[in-house]
Amino acid sequence: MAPTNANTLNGSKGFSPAKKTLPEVDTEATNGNGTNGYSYETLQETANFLLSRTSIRPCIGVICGSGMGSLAENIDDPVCIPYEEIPNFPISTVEGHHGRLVFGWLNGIPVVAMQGRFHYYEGYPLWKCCLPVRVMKLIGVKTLIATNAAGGLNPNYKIGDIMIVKDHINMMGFAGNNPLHGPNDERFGPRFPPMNKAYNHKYRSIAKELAKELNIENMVREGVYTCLGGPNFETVAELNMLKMVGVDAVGMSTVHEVIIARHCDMKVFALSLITNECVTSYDKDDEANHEEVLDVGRMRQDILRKYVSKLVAKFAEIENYP
Ligand SMILES: O=P(O)(O)O[C@@H]1C[C@H](O)[C@@H](CO)O1
Ligand code: HPA
Repeated sequence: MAPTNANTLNGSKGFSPAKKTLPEVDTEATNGNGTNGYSYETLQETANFLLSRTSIRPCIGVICGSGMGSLAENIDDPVCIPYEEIPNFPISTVEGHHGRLVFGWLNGIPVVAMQGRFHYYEGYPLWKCCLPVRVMKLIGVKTLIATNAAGGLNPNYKIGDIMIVKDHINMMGFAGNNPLHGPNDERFGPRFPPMNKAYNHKYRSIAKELAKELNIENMVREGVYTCLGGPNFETVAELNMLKMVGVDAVGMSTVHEVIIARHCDMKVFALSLITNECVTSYDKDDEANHEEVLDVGRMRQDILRKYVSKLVAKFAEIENYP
C-alpha cells in the first residue's frame, strides 16, 4: 500500500511539507482470507518465534501507554525484540511508543512489556491493535497490566493523578466496532464472553493498599475509562456527553485490549495516567496536545515505575507465579 502523501493536504491550516516518509501501515480490515484476525495457527507461529528468541517465560504482560515506555526500563536482564522482526506483528507509528517487546525480570518476576502499542487511528483494525495480547496469551502470560495516558473528565482529578480502571465503556463497540467481530475460534475463548468483571477486583484492592503504603494515596483514584477512535481530541460537547454517562477518563486505547484479554481468560489490571484536564467549557482556551501528554508521562515516570514494579510482585505473590 502506498504511503499517504502529506502534500495533498496543501492549503489546510498548519500545512507544512512532509519532512519524512510516513510509515507504511497495513490497514487491511481482514487477514486476506475474508475473516477478521489471524488464525490461531498463525499467532502460534508468532509465539513460537518469540519463545525461540528467549528462555524467559513471562507470566505477566505490561502494555506501556503513551510517554510511559520507561516502565520497561526497570526490567532486569532485558531481551529486546523490535516489532519489525516479529512475524505478523504491526509496527508502531506514534511518538512516545518505542516499538519493541522487552522480556526480562521485573522485581524478580518474569515479564514481557510492550514498549509501544497499536491504535485504531494509526490505521489498524481493532483485532490487529490487540494481536499482541493474544500472542502474550500463547506464550504463557496469565495477567495483563495495561497502562494508558488519558484526559481527566472527573472534575476532582488533577494532572498527574493515576486512575485505577474500575470499568470501561466500549463506545466504539456501540457502533459495532469490536475486536471480537467476525468468526470466533473457541481455542481463544467463547463467542459471548461476559465483561462485567473485566478489571480484577483483588488487583484493584491491592493497588489501593499499595498506594497507601507508598504514600501516593492522594494521587491515586479509581474510575471509569472510555476509548474513542481518535486521533483528534474530543469536542466540548462530546466530553460533556461522556461525563453525563459516567466516564472519568477518556483515551484512545486499552478497552479493546482488555476485551481480547478477558476473552482468552487473562486477568486484567489497568491504570490511566491523567495527562490533561478535559476541556468541558466553551469559555476555556486550553487545548489538549500530545506533547503535554508525553511531558506528564516523563514527570510521573519514577512514581509509575515504582508502583507498577511493586504491583507486579504483589500480583505474582497472590497468583503463585511463576
Ligand atoms: O497509548 P495511549 O492510550 O496511552 O495514548 C494516548 C492516546 C493517544 O494515543 C495519545 C494522545 O496523546 O495518548
Ligand atoms: N483524550 C483522548 N485521549 C487522550 C487524552 C484526551 O484528552 N489525553 C491523553 N490521551
